[in-house]
This record gives sequence, C-alpha cells and structure tokens, in this order.
Amino acid sequence: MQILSEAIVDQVIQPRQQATHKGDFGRVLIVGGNAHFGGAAIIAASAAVYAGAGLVTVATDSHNHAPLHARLPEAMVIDSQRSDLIDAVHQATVVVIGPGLGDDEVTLERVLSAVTAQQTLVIDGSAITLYAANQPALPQAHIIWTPHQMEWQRLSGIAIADQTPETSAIAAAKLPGIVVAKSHRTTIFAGTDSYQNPVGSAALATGGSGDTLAGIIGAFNAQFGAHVTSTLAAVYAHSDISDQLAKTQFVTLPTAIIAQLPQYMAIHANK
Ligand SMILES: NC(=O)C1=CN([C@@H]2O[C@H](COP(=O)(O)OP(=O)(O)OC[C@H]3O[C@@H](n4cnc5c(N)ncnc54)[C@H](O)[C@@H]3O)[C@@H](O)[C@H]2O)[C@@H](O)CC1
Ligand SMILES: Nc1ncnc2c1ncn2[C@@H]1O[C@H](COP(=O)(O)OP(=O)(O)O)[C@@H](O)[C@H]1O
Ligand SMILES: [Mg+2]
Repeated sequence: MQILSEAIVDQVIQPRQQATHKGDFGRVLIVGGNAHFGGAAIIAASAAVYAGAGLVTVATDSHNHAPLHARLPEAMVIDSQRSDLIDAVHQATVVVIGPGLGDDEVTLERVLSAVTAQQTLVIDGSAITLYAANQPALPQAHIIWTPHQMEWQRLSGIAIADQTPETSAIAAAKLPGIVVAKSHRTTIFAGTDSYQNPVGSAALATGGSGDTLAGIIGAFNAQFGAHVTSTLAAVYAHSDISDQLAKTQFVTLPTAIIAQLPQYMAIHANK
C-alpha cells in the first residue's frame, strides 16, 4: 500500500494552457438531490465548480432549482425526472450520481443505462446504497465508487468492524473501477494497487463532507483526465484543505472547504 503525500496534488494540478476554453476542462453532470436532500447536490455541484470543472450541470428535483441558482449561478440545472436527463448524460465528461439521490432507483437505472465506455462515472451516497440493494447493470465506463463505511458494508458485505485494507482489497477487486473506501484514513483500491490517505481529521465528520469529495473527484477527473492519479489528488486535497482549516476551526464545513479550492489549486499548480 502506497501512502499518499502532497506530491500527488503537485503532480496532478498543473498550470492551465492559455489558449483554452471551458470545454477543455470537462463537463460534469451531478445527478442527485431529491426533495429532502437538495443540499447534497448543491454541495457536490459547488465543489465541482470551485475545483475547476469547465461546465457543471445538476440534474435534481425541481424543488432545488431556485436554491441552487441562488447559491451557485455558475451551474446549469435540469429536472432529473424529464427526458433531457439522457441528453445531459451523453454530453458529460464525468457523471457524479448519488449525492442526495435518496430512493430514486428509476433515475439511477436511467443514468447507468445511458453512460458510455468513454465516460467517467462517480457512484456516491444513495446510489451506492441503491446499487447494493438492486444490482442494476453497470456501464463499461471508468467507474469510481466513493462509499463511507456503512455504504461499504452494504456494497461489500463486510461489516464495518471487519473492514481492513486486506478484506476491503478483496471486495474491491470484485467491482469494476476504483474504490475510495472513506474513513478516518481513507484507502483507495485501483486494480492491484492500493493507496492510503494520511491526512484528514474528525473536523470532517459532518454532513456533506462526502458530497464535497464526490464533486472534487468529478472535477479533477473531468479536467486532469480519467487516471487514478486524478482521484488520489482529489482525496488528498479534500483532507489537506480541511486540515489547514482545522487549525482554527473545530469543524470544517463543506462550504468552507469548497471556498478554499481555487486558492489551494493555484498554490499547487505552481509547485
Ligand atoms: N445536506 C444534505 O442534503 C445531505 C445529504 N446527504 C445525503 O444523504 C443520503 C444518505 O447518506 P447518509 O450517509 O447520511 O446515510 P446512510 O444511511 O447511507 O449512512 C449513514 C448511517 O450509517 C451510520 N454509520 C455507522 N457508521 C458509519 C460510518 N463509519 N460512516 C458513515 N455512516 C455510518 C450512521 O450512523 C447513519 O445512521 C446520501 O445520498 C447523502 O449524499 C448526506 O451527505 C448529508 C448531507
Ligand atoms: N474522523 C474523520 N477523520 C478523517 N476523515 C473523516 C472523518 N470523518 C469523516 N471523514 C471524511 O469525511 C467524508 C465523509 O463522507 P460521507 O460520510 O459520505 O459524508 P456525507 O455523505 O455526509 O457527505 C469522507 O471523505 C471521510 O473520509
Ligand atoms: Mg456520503
């Protein structure tokens, strides 16, 4: 198992070429936010925008459209219950499904059946819980699972108390793609390789921290490429920003971490 360091962030985040346009930095589609969990989709979308995705669209319950625009005018929005969801999936570089999705199995299956092998699919939150329960068909895409320990229990069948790098590696190998097994010391499994994140603290133990990470992972894969390094850098950056804020803040709120992303990325792009 390789222990991550700040070097992964310096390696992945590079200065931007100047003769570029927003399309060069990827299109991220966030699918989530039912009428009760709209904040999760807004948090994930905010993280994706502030982490540098070229364009961000949110497919979410219509209850969330006005609140989303009020907080994040940079994002576009569509009603996840309408037919243009499939068009939005086809236009995306990366699809992040799950933050606040709740029990919307229909939307999960519609999205899974529309994602293609050329795309990246981040499966987070309720989408993990729904997949674990119903096992819908998965696309041939570059898949990144981001379960917390309870979601990993549901997906892997390993009780939280029995989740170790060894047991989780065996379970992760049975899934397509990358598994980001979130915990106090998040471990990432990619093929036969495994990595551990050495940073992060209990200041992250607040609702929305995982929604934030899902958005950062989406944005990093969209703009830096669908390589495991993009996901590793996102995991490290999320915790590293929190650790820096935690020097003076008892809990590091998703919105506080998100606000730091542009400055953090500017510093590391030039290292
Ligand atoms: N502001 C919002 O709208 C928020 C919405 N959220 C969404 O709520 C939906 C449900 O996700 P939740 O994670 O809240 O609920 P889950 O039911 O998936 O998991 C949390 C439950 O598992 C238990 N648990 C035990 N050990 C745990 C561990 N080590 N890590 C995490 N949970 C552990 C918790 O006590 C809790 O009862 C997701 O779609 C998520 O994205 C959450 O992200 C919180 C914030
Ligand atoms: N005590 C802790 N130490 C380090 N990281 C933590 C701790 N508690 C939570 N985290 C991190 O915060 C995030 C929580 O994810 P998740 O439970 O999915 O949040 P939510 O679904 O509420 O957005 C994960 O990245 C996890 O690694
Ligand atoms: Mg979560």
